[in-house]
Amino acid sequence: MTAFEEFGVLSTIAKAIEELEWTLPTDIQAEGIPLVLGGGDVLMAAETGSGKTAAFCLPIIQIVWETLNDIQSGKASKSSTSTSLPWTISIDDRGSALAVAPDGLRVQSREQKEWHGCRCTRGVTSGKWGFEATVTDEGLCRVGWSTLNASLDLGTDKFGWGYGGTGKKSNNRQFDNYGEAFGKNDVITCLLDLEKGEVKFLKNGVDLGVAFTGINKNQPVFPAVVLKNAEMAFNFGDHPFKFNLPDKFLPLISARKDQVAINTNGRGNNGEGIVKLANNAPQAIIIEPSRELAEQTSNQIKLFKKYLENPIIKELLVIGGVNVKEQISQLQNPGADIIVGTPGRLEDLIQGGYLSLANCRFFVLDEADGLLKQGYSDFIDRLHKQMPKITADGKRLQMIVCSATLHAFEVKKMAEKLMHFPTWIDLKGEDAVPETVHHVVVKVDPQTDRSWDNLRRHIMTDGVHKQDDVRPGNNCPETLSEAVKLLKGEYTIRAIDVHNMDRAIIFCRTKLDCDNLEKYLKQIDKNNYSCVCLHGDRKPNERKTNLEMFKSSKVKFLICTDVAARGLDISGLPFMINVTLPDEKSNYVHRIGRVGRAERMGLAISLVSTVPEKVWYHGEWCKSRGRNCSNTNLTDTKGCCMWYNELQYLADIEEHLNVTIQQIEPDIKVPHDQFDGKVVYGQKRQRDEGLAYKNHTDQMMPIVTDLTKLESEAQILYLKRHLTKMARVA
Ligand SMILES: Nc1ncnc2c1ncn2[C@@H]1O[C@H](COP(=O)(O)OP(=O)(O)OP(=O)(O)O)[C@@H](O)[C@H]1O
Repeated sequence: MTAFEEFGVLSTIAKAIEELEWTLPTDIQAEGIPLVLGGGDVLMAAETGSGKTAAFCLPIIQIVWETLNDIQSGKASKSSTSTSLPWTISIDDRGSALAVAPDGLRVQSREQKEWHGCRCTRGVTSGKWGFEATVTDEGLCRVGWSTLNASLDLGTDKFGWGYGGTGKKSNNRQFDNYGEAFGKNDVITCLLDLEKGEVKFLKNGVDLGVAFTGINKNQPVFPAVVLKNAEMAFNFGDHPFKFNLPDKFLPLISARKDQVAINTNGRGNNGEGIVKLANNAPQAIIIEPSRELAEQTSNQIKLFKKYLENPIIKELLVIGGVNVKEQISQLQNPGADIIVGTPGRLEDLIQGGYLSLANCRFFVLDEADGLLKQGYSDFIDRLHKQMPKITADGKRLQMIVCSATLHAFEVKKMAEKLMHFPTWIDLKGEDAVPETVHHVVVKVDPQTDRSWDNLRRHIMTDGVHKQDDVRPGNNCPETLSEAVKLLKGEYTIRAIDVHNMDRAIIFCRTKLDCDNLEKYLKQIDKNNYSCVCLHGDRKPNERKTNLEMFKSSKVKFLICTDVAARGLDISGLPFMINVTLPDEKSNYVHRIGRVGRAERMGLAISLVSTVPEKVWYHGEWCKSRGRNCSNTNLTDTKGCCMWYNELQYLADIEEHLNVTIQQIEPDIKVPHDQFDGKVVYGQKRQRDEGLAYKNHTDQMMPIVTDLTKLESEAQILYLKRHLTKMARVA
């Protein structure tokens, strides 16, 4: 048995994991996998590169496969416990989009266009009976009684008698005013008098009068309900009623055997015997903040499901920049069980009616804080609303949320609103940087380092100072700001040279900065500094090719904006450079987390200007959104520039992480810390075991001596007391 199997993972999935040479689950996987398999909502907070993707993908793949397997083998229709309960909603006699809770006493339909109904497992043949139905969510519902040959759309034929939330009663398609409207939290008591052949209703205990007469006494009558995007809970008498039944009426649960009829309808819809899932209604939706990350997660799923056959799991990548028609046709045929996507394209497909959330039982927000900060909160709410909280086979919707920087107010607020008794797996209790990431800062001070005065060749800058009088000798803030830009170009080259970097990811603040750095590196030496760019202005195909070129070491450097800050997993990447610190502190954690993954060591160097730097900031007022913009006024006068105070951002990051980041000199040499042992960036840490052991024994020696002394004192004390006692007894 592999270590993963011990955590409940199927052997067929474990086999695929073994091929990846993962011998043990990481901490987050060891805690997360059993929780998701157990049906819980989970918030996973763990460092970058700690294996969160597998922590949610593995259990989801497993449950999705098991569900498909149950459906294929016909178990899905038999498995619910509800048939064994005497008075519950029947899982066999219901519409395809109608979900029944495992206790059989709550139903839900998230279908917005059609009505979906159901009936109780039992009915009555004589007597005066009542049950209560409570509206537990917004939406449309009609509740009442029907015989077994009535349509599940209650009240649309002569065999069903319903009372609807709009204040109408209906039978045989005739909708007449009755009582008053009802909605969320209202309790409707449904009464059937088979002696008089009458049906009537109470709303919150108030008698609304007889609704129907002439009920045929020759056929058993069953509690029934029909819903449109709504939810109702039932009490057939298992619990005390909220409102007393009128005189002589009894709870259904107390009906004698000879008064009860069994609901024989069903074995599913359309006589199929099982609830078959629609092609375009996946069981899992995984949302990622970028196309690259969505593709990466989708590829991981492909690897993990490799040996799962009969039935096979169909996963689909839904991202922008790819032909939408292809995605629509895939959704129609062969369909998708797990969808990994980015918000924009997911929304398009859902709104267009191509993608249905009616069977979704896993809702995953990877990099959740990033999604929320990007403004997708309403989108997440909308999707959550459309997902059934209980699926057609009676399973509860599970929500999984993860990030290396989950300690954000927005996340807590969302969890409170959408998640059900969520479990936090919080390995550090705060946002943290993995021990494998050696992160340092280099101050870029144009006042002490005057090398920018007379650079023979230099990086093209972003043009914010085009209108300013910037020149050596004029030490105004604008000149120093321009000097910082020039120096950062030089320091980047120096960092590469000093550390012989042949693979690094380089983060710039803007797309323009990325383009300028790419040109500069190529201009110096396009072989030694071979590089590509990844940012929002590059075409989807180019982004994809560039990332692949970098991953496969065809180029040495990937220059990117924060679009690549989160989640990208480039195996054994040894170095990263922050040309400018991000203003969003969580992005610092994500950016530097591109190195030091999966226990390999990584070096992250951040260049930090000691003086304010004027930079572009194109707000919503900028018509061109930055393209060829030349408005170098400051934002407070509706301009597109601002002063960037990196020292302040550095202080914010340090405060957030509760650390002081090591500072190195402008020569960018990184001193070796004797306790680090031998570090080769990009490789697993090789500790100098001999030295580490000697240090450890030296440290422990005085403590061990003290403990030995204390123990012998305690023993002497005990013996003295014991002997004194013995002497007294003698
Ligand atoms: N159990 C394991 N054993 C060995 N390697 C693993 C294991 N789990 C994951 N990995 C590897 O660790 C790397 C990081 O995993 P993953 O991308 O899931 O990290 P993450 O926690 O999602 O990071 P981030 O917060 O940056 O998104 C990947 O290369 C993955 O293949």
